[in-house]
Amino acid sequence: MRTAYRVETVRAAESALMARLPEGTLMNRAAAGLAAACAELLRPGLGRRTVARVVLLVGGGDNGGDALFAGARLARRGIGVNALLLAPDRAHPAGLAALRAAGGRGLAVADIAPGALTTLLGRASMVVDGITGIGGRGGLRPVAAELAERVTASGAPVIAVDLPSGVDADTGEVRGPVLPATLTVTFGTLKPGLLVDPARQHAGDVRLVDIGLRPLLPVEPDVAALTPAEVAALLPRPTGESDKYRRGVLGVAAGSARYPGAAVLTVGGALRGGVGAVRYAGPAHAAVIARHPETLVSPGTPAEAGRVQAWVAGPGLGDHPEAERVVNEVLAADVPLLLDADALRGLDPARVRARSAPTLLTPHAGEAAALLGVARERVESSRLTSVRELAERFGATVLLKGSTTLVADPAGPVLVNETGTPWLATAGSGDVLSGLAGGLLAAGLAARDAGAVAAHLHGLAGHAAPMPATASGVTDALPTAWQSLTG
Ligand SMILES: NC(=O)C1=CN([C@@H]2O[C@H](COP(=O)(O)OP(=O)(O)OC[C@H]3O[C@@H](n4cnc5c(N)ncnc54)[C@H](O)[C@@H]3O)[C@@H](O)[C@H]2O)[C@@H](O)CC1
Ligand SMILES: Nc1ncnc2c1ncn2[C@@H]1O[C@H](COP(=O)(O)OP(=O)(O)O)[C@@H](O)[C@H]1O
Ligand SMILES: [K+]
Repeated sequence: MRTAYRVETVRAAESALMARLPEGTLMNRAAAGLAAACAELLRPGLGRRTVARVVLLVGGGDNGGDALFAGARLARRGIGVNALLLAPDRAHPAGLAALRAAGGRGLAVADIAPGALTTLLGRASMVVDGITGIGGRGGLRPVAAELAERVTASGAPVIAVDLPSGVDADTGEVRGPVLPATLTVTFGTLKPGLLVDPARQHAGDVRLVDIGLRPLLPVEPDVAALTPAEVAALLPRPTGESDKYRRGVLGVAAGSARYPGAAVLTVGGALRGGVGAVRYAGPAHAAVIARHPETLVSPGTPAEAGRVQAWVAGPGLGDHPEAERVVNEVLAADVPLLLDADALRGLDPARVRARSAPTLLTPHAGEAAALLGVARERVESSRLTSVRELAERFGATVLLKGSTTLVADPAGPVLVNETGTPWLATAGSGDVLSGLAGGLLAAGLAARDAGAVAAHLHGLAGHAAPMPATASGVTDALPTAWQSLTG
């Protein structure tokens, strides 16, 4: 797992580690990793014999200290380093002394004429952003924000120290101006904001520098991403003793006369989720059987459909004459249940909490907003907080779709999917995801694993599908995605 820890936990681990080591060791390790990453990026420029010039943006905390010590290392290699000090009286004294001793310059931003600043930034091979790290609160303050804007306008590549300045490390929220980076060099552990949008979008590539923190961090992270190997290990595989019933049967209650396609797409995803069989119950049975002849179809409601190991309900229920009954029946079923789309409308938390079997809800931001009674923008700007709130409120596993797909249980780490692509934002692709996750539930995966594995495969299929991707194209690419994991 790629793991991320919140600031409070990082600080506690750092204090414990610092107590065992000579003063300055951690910052020295951080600066060494940062300088190495910068030098690597500068190398192609040096090869063309252009003069490498680095500008450091230095805030009043230890994030600025990291930048100054890294700058000193670069200056010792003959690189021209200018540090722009946002708070000269609070700039890390030892860091500034080291930079100056190595031949670099420290300049108070307030003392630089606008024209000189433009020249400095215009000539920079790269800008190192040490304004704020885990100590940053809210969006950048005015002076820092103005500087950040000028840096962005200069077009110089920005290397963020620990985090892009202005993002919230714990939640991935961005509440004001921020300085977007080409590369973020982070120390000791990832922070949630480096994995979750909108902050993640500002981080560029992320490189983790080991400063010896890992053994001091708790076993359970706050946010984590499954690795491809972990996803592969969770994929259901038939054995010699398997038959279609033992592999799991998924029931699908989706689609309507108005939206038969949703049924076809949900079943399509389900058939690629490693189940033995899919039972479809509903008015779109003719469309389903025409497209997926391997499906066991019936025109009635879930209670009339026969035994299954899990249900998926909701996509395209639309004008289904018995939509309410369908949702009531699957809620009452004593098997794992995935609710999506129309089944989420007006869903009563108490009814979900009362279920004895696991429930997986898969809202997009709009559906999540309706369930929480907030604006859609609030969900999109605070995805991590929103998904945790929903999981808590419903006592269920929640997969929040969108630019970063998150899977949360009422307690424990939130899983982030890293394979997504905006090409998945196409009509019906969520139906495919529901079917796929439902198939994995029926095959016996826990709700959290089913959600995370489905999102991972769905993202890979989104990349593998012919461009521009369609929901059917994503469905057809799922076996390729599956095989890319299993070899
Ligand atoms: N504690 C440790 O052991 C280590 C810390 N390290 C570095 O130290 C950083 C944390 O240092 P600090 O706790 O000093 O905090 P930061 O340096 O991240 O931020 C605090 C500074 O930023 C200013 N600031 C806060 N919010 C701002 C905003 N919205 N706009 C403009 N300025 C703002 C504050 O006034 C203060 O000067 C880490 O992110 C990492 O870069 C590393 O050296 C590794 C070791
Ligand atoms: N910007 C984005 N980046 C990555 N994935 C996205 C983005 N926007 C949407 N998606 C994904 O596309 C799918 C769309 O699902 P959904 O909103 O339910 O659409 P539909 O109801 O048409 O099927 C989800 O898997 C979601 O995570
Ligand atoms: K920073």
